[in-house]
Amino acid sequence: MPNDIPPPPPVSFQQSVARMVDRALDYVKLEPGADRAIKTCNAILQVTFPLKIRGEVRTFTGWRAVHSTHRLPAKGGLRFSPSIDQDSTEALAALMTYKCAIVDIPFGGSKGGLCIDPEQYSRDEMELITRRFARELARRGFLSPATNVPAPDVGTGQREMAWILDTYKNLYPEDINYVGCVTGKPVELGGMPGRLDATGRGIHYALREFFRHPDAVAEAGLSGDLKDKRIIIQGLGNVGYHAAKLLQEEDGARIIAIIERDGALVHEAGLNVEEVHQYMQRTGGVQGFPGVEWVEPGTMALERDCDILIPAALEGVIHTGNAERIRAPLIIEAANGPITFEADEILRARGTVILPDIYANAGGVVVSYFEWIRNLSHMRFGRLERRLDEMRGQHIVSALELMSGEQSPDWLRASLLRGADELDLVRSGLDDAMRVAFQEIERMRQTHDRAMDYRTAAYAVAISRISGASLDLGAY
Ligand SMILES: NC(=O)C1=CN([C@@H]2O[C@H](COP(=O)(O)OP(=O)(O)OC[C@H]3O[C@@H](n4cnc5c(N)ncnc54)[C@H](OP(=O)(O)O)[C@@H]3O)[C@@H](O)[C@H]2O)C=CC1
Ligand SMILES: O=C(O)CCC(=O)C(=O)O
Repeated sequence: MPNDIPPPPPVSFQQSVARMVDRALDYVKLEPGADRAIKTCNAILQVTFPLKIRGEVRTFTGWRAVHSTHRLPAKGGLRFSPSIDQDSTEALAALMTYKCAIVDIPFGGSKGGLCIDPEQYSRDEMELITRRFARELARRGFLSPATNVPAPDVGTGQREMAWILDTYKNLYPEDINYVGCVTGKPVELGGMPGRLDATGRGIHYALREFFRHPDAVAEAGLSGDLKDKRIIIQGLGNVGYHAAKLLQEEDGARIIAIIERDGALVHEAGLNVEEVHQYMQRTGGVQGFPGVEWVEPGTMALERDCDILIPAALEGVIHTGNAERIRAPLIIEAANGPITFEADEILRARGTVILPDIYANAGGVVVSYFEWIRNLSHMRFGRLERRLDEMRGQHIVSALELMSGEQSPDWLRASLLRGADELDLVRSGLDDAMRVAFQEIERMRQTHDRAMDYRTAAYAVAISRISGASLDLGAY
């Protein structure tokens, strides 16, 4: 079988997630039947609506799945893609439930999808379609700051979130919190500085935390830190681009291959992520990027030798057809569901260390949480205390200089005199969420003599929290 064609999945995406949860259920004590309550999707809305486009009536189908409501609002992205269907929407909603629990943010899990290829439509047509989809969701209670809050995912971004926000505002102008009906919107419309790169940055912070644990690093057969680690990344979109750029520019990692839809660029000395990204913006793909090796089909590059593999595009890219040939000792799942359940079993048996999606790509929803809180409080973070902090810093500098009789070094003075701005606070909160979550997953592994893989441990942490919250609520 050629490398680029995955075999038909023996289990669906949703079943794949459910089986991963089942593995963790062996380690968590629940009352009878609670496992089914946790795993089952609470509600799924399907809408089909007609629109006249270029003189022709076209119908569009979309879904919004609410996997859990033990916390509200239910939270999760909105995907515009020709390959989205009900099964994958439900699977992605389930991942959101576990993800929010792992990073300890008070949301249920949801996800939405519209079956459409955005490339086939003009900007104005996309606006018409997005606004209509938003109306369908809002009218049925699947869009509101209190109950269900979408965010960007594949095929959507700040632009779509702005249209959805405006549609909701026009429908419900009396809702004083209308700005919080979506996250990931433009900063000028109440979005959060730092949300755009949050998921990629979260991947970066997760890897940094992993490399602070020498036992974990040794388990993967690696040593040292991120400097000069050889990384292969698939998908240079919102998540992949920021993750790769930060790893390269801030930690000196070497991005030795970038896999995109049209093929892969390979360069052992390291690709310049920013140059490749700019080339993609100009040409729509990576083919023809000068001075490096070209591999087609690109998926073959997933199997090359490297230290860290980062699938950051789509689900199911590592499957039974290629899992045996994956050579990376460490995989961090930036995409949702990039490894099927069967492939995960194969990789686990071979000792590959996998940092799972439900932990690794949680940075996006963490910063979405900050954005939602900011919207409900109607005030930017740090607005009240920033100048006070600066004044305190000035007093500390003056006191130090008075006591020592010397002038403080410029770097110390600059750092003490600068009150944290909103971006500093967001990054600090994101870093903390990724560090604490990793430590809790590690703790769960420790309690089982580290015999548990990271995915199972992450699910075990999540399930314990969800069942605890449901019991406290008297939900069953
Ligand atoms: N955005 C977010 O905040 C979050 C996203 N995620 C997950 O991360 C993943 C990526 O999302 P995001 O970055 O937002 O999406 P984008 O659409 O911005 O990026 C996806 C990238 O992958 C490329 N791609 C698509 N198909 C393939 C393929 N078959 N082979 C190689 N590359 C491919 C796309 O190319 P092209 O443009 O040509 O289609 C694009 O460059 C998804 O699984 C998403 O659910 C998870 C958490 C949060
Ligand atoms: O930011 C959010 O609310 C959701 C992000 C998302 O869709 C995801 O983590 O998969």
